[in-house]
Amino acid sequence: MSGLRTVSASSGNGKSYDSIMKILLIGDSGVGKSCLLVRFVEDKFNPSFITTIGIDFKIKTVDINGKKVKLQLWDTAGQERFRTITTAYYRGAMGIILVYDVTDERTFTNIKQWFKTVNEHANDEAQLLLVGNKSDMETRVVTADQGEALAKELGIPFIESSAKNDDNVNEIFFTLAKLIQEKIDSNKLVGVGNGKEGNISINSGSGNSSKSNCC
Ligand SMILES: Nc1nc2c(ncn2[C@@H]2O[C@H](COP(=O)(O)OP(=O)(O)OP(=O)(O)O)[C@@H](O)[C@H]2O)c(=O)[nH]1
Repeated sequence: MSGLRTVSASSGNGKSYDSIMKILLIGDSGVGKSCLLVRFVEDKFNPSFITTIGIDFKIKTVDINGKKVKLQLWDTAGQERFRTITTAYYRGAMGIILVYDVTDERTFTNIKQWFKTVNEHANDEAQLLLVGNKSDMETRVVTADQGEALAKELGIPFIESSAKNDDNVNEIFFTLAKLIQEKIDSNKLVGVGNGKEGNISINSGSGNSSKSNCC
């Protein structure tokens, strides 16, 4: 098992932080991964659907248990044709958010496949979190109980959210970051990025809001 490394450093722009966490969002196309990220980082919601091409990222620095933590948030394309590109990013992730759409049963049943891919490509110690998004929709077909049951079966925590109504969005990222921090504190997680020690391969700063950041 390759280790994940935390970095205590000063970023290039002079702002210091205690550690960096690389977090990945995965799940079928259209479940709302980009919207969750945009809601969390920019507090905005766009009702139109612009599918992600390849991979995109945003940065947000938060306070976790009194520590300044820089969250590197990677938004992967859900479309099958980008799967080879996106799975390449699993390895260095400290946290992975598996997202489904509560109004689309297929995205829910596909979570088991996403979970299998995570087990094949991600670090064993990566912290996972299951998210049922679009809880604002009356046309829901997947109940919260079904989400809970699946999360229990997979052995991971579960949150329902709405990027549209800003419901539980902060909870997703803070819950995950706190769980990652617990693993860091107990020395289970010792790494970051692409396996390169102390080396972050992206620009620090506000991140790119473009949806066409194909690598
Ligand atoms: N009602 C409602 N619609 C949402 C919510 N989140 C996202 N959407 C809509 O769902 C559609 C898809 O959202 P995206 O965030 O682009 O989906 P994605 O998972 O990033 O899709 P890919 O980039 O193709 O993987 C858009 O039309 C969003 O406006 C939500 O919480 N509630």
